[in-house]
Amino acid sequence: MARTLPNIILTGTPGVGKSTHAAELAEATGLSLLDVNDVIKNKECHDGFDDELQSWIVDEDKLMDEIEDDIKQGGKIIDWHVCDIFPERLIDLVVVLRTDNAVLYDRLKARNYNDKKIENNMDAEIMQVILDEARESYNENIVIELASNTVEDMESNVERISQWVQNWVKDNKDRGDDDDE
Ligand SMILES: Nc1ncnc2c1ncn2[C@@H]1O[C@H](COP(=O)(O)OP(=O)(O)O)[C@@H](O)[C@H]1O
Repeated sequence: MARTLPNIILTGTPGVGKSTHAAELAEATGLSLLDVNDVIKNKECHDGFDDELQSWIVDEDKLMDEIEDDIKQGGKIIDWHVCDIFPERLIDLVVVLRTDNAVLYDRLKARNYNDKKIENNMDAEIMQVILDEARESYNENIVIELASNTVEDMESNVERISQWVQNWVKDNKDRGDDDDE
């Protein structure tokens, strides 16, 4: 069944602003939030907690079993730092948020992450690991990179993505109408 609303992945290194953007975007567009971290915890899609890395050891198969039907319905904002496990056919836009080093460091420090976790995440951001994963996993036309350093960045990102959602809905409706003729 064709989706009438698009699915958007909001991804990027922890601390870049995914969940903040996701909440604002949900409010602006009416799309629903799919907070993958919540699903992992609440539905126990993990094999325990890695104390050293201070993160869940995710069971990706179980996670996909939990969320795939939801994503198939469309209209989801998927917030997670991993972007390459979702089937390409279900995803319409991949937004990779990026944050300058000094700003990201302060945000991670404010979260009381330990030094190792801060270092891992800073390295990942500097090496643009998630951007590369997104570009390898999806058609380059649907992957966009947006700066998330300031509140103004966030506001303009949310406005831009909301506009994209409106256009997507209109284009899909026009296509559906053409098919009906
Ligand atoms: N563009 C931004 N401008 C200012 N502060 C931001 C921005 N994006 C995120 N933040 C702040 O940084 C912290 C981490 O944001 P969060 O959305 O939780 O990141 P993520 O979901 O990517 O881990 C929060 O305190 C949030 O308010």
